Order: sequence, then structure tokens, then C-alpha cells
Amino acid sequence: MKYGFIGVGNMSSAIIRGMCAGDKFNNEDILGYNRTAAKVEKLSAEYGVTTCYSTQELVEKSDVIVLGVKPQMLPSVLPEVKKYMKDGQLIVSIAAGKEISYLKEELGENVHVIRVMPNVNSRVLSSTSCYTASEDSTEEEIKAVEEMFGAVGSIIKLTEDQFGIFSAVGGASPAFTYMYIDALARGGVKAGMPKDLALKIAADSVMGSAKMVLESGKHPYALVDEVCSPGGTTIEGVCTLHEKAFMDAAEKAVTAVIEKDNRLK
Ligand SMILES: NC(=O)C1=CN([C@@H]2O[C@H](COP(=O)(O)OP(=O)(O)OC[C@H]3O[C@@H](n4cnc5c(N)ncnc54)[C@H](O)[C@@H]3O)[C@@H](O)[C@H]2O)C=CC1
Ligand SMILES: O=C(O)[C@@H]1CCC=N1
Repeated sequence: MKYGFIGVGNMSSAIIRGMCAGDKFNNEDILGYNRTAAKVEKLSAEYGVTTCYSTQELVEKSDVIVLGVKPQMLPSVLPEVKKYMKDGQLIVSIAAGKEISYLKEELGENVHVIRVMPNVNSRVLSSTSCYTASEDSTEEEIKAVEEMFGAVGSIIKLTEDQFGIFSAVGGASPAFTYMYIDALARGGVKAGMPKDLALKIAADSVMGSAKMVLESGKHPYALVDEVCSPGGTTIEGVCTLHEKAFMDAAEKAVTAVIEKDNRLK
């Protein structure tokens, strides 16, 4: 099976790096075409993936065609893809906002399409992904997508009406979490700890806290209470976060992403 990526930027390169890190794929079966060829050539040099130099070359050589360009680029990319597609090829779109109905309208109603929302943690085999498949997609096609994204993290099936929400809570949230980790570390730096050490401690603690939420079966706020010793130190920080509307800001950030996703339709 050949997996071809059109648009090898931050997201596709994270998926490709993740796919190459495991042993489930032959690296040369992973193909990429990017407007700036150097981005794919770098991955070819590093991992031995195949560089293509046009949409035509990529489409002609791939079984699964991953649309990795930004949603705004699809109107110019899809006619090119359509021109060279043949029966039996599968389209996988990772574009935010753009629905299966739009992709079928542009590519042809007979084209099988699976939408996936991955996240950039694919690079370290820890993506949180979801997919929804067009009704005509076959079991083999769904299996291929589950294998591909399962190899770079976890993947669940979702109905398309939940995609925008997933895109915020699963797709965009790593950015928020990286900001939070950096803020924790900066607090440490302010108090005199070297940044690299503070970052490592903050990131490790976030990872452990995520595991705790997933595995303890407890409500996150019950866990907050467990950290706050009566009259202790943590409660001072928790009250400060409340005072600065931390929870409200995080929730509003998710809503803002969903609203933008809706405007892309
Ligand atoms: N960055 C992320 O964390 C996530 C991104 N996505 C989706 O992934 C897609 C790509 O996003 P990013 O990788 O962040 O953007 P990006 O800007 O890093 O990558 C897009 C790439 O497409 C290339 N490109 C543009 N026009 C092209 C064309 N006509 N032919 C070939 N290549 C072309 C650009 O040179 C660039 O390398 C978007 O649709 C986005 O919604 C989905 C989930 C997470
Ligand atoms: O920022 C974006 O548009 C993409 C979609 C989800 C995460 N990144």
C-alpha cells in the first residue's frame, strides 16, 4: 500500500515521522509532494521516504492520497487531484472544517473519502485522532486508515457533526498544553530554576497528570482537592488561577476554535 501526502507541512511531516519511527510501514511506500520540494527532500534524506515533484506524480503513484494542505488551498488542489485520480484510490483529508460532502462535490460523488482529525503529537506516536468515513467507504479502506493513524497514536470513529468539537479538544489543544507547560516552566525560571530543567519537570508532571485523569476514574476536581493540603501551598496557586479566570480562558479558547472551524465549512 502506498501512502501519498499532498502538502507536507507541520501536520503531515509529524505523521510521516511517526510512521517512519515504527516498523509497520516501508518508508519508501510513503510519498510526499510539497510546493516547496525541500520539505519532502529533507524527510527523504532522513528516512528514505519518496519525494514526488508534482500532484500528478503523487496521485499516480499512491493508493491512499492524504490531503495535507490548509483548507484554504483545497479549491486549487482538488481539481488537480481529480484530474489524475483513478478508480480504487482513497482520499484521506486531514483538513479542518471541510466536510465529506464538499470533498465529494469537488472530486466526484464516486470517490471514497475518509476524514481524519489527527494532532501534531503524531510525531512522537501519541496523536489523538478521530475519523469519519463516507458511506461508500469499504472495510479495507477504514482498516487502512485505522492502521495508519493507529500507528502514530490512538484513533476513534466519530460522527461528522462532532468533528469541529474534536478538532478543538483533540486537534488544537496540544498548542494550549504546550503554552501551559511553558508558563509553568517560566514560573520556575522566575524563581531561579534553569529553563531546560523546569521544562522537563513541567512536561513530565503534565504527562503524569493526564495519566491520572485517564486511569484513576476520579473527577479532575477531586484530584485538585487531593493536591491541596489544608492551609498548604497548592491552594494558593489554585485560588490565583481562579482569580485570573484560567478555567474560563481555556473553555473560551475551545469555543473560539470550534467557531473558526464552523466558518471554514
Ligand atoms: N498543524 C496541526 O497541528 C494540525 C493540522 N491539521 C490540518 O492539516 C492541514 C495542514 O496544516 P499544517 O500542516 O499545520 O499547515 P502547513 O502550512 O504547515 O502545511 C501545509 C503545507 O502544504 C504546502 N502546500 C501549500 N499549497 C500546496 C500545493 N498546492 N501543493 C502542494 N503543497 C502545498 C505548504 O508548502 C506547506 O508545507 C490543514 O488542513 C490543517 O487543518 C489537522 C490537525 C492538526
Ligand atoms: O490550526 C489549525 O487549523 C489546525 C486544525 C486543528 C489543529 N490545527
